[in-house]
Amino acid sequence: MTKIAIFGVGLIGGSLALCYKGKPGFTVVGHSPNPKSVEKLLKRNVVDIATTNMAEAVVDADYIFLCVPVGMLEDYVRQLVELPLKPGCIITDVGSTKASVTESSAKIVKENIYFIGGHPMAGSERHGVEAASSHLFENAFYVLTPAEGTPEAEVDRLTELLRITKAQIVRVGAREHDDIVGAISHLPHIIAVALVNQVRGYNETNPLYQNLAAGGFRDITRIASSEPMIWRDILVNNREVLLRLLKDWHLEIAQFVQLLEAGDGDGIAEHFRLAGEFRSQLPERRKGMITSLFDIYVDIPDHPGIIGQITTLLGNARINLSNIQIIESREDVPGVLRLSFRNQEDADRASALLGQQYAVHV
Ligand SMILES: NC(=O)c1ccc[n+]([C@@H]2O[C@H](COP(=O)([O-])OP(=O)(O)OC[C@H]3O[C@@H](n4cnc5c(N)ncnc54)[C@H](O)[C@@H]3O)[C@@H](O)[C@H]2O)c1
Ligand SMILES: O=C(O)C(=O)C[C@]1(C(=O)O)C=C[C@@H](O)C=C1
Repeated sequence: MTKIAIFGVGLIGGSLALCYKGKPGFTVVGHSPNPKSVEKLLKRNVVDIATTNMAEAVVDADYIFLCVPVGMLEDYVRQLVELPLKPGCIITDVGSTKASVTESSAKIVKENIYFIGGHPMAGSERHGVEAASSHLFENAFYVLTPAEGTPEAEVDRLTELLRITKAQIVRVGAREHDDIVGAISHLPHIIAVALVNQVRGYNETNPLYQNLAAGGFRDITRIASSEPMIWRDILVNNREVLLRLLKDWHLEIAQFVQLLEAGDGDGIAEHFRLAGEFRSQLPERRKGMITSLFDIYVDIPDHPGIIGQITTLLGNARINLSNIQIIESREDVPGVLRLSFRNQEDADRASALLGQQYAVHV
């Protein structure tokens, strides 16, 4: 039996738990310091065992996943290595920054215990176990940042385990990770929040701002609704990289100021052209980039016309579908359809409607 202990069973920890829970040969233990959360985990059937006791959670664990806010990771590693861990146990994390935890843990871990940093490039602005899904990591990149000297065999062992998430595992240096993810994830979160707060200020004097905010504003600001405590820790932890990136951001904005002052329409069009060209070359949409995350999954038999039937059912009930994707469809197995909606209410209504005829998972 492979035992997986998860500390912090929220969006990411809960999604990992759901990937392994119920799979033959796996036992999943969830830890929370809060007895109410432990009760909730058991009630929602996300883990096999749940406990508030750290030592109990890690007894005989082969893998420990730390899925708590970034600011707590080092402290957790310090506490864990003082406990009687199973020899060969791999401790990994899912934090959105990698340099500090990878470097500090390399110094903390004891003989025959390994730390390998990890970061699934998938998530959403939602948080908590209620938002968890066993499909979250499908097709997403999952970055591993092993410190120098980590035995290859242990990295391979963790990579094998993570294959069950259906993510694509990649190895990146921890500092390189923080530079890149700073630019493509952390900086965009700052920009989204700053933009929303700018408009929030205008809206105080004229509520039409809020009322007229349409697709463009929504598209660029979805991530401004992310969990404040999670993002406080990420931004503070990666502050050196972010301060450098924000200087570059000022330069980008300054170019627009100049173009506007000069009334340089051609220059502005050229900025849009260059950006559009680069954006169109982004790899095929992966989970972490999908903008609408109110997803449901429907098991579908492989026969012609089935997708038409489902979209007709939704259309007749006036439920707006924002994206549809066939995840798997082979002759010998039923396919899975991912349906994405712009809000939770639509996803819930679709779930109830389609659940009358098909197996629906959320
Ligand atoms: N949200 C994303 O899109 C995303 C994506 C990839 C990685 N991450 C990383 O995953 C980790 C978890 O984020 P999440 O989005 O799942 O957040 P979440 O809020 O859904 O889950 C956080 C978990 O940590 C627990 N926790 C919070 N404070 C705690 C405390 N003081 N003591 C003990 N437990 C505490 C919460 O109870 C919860 O179970 C973070 O390190 C984050 O950087 C997030
Ligand atoms: O899609 C989102 O809502 C996310 O914020 C996911 C996202 C990202 O910025 O891409 C956020 C944080 C993670 O560490 C990884 C992925």
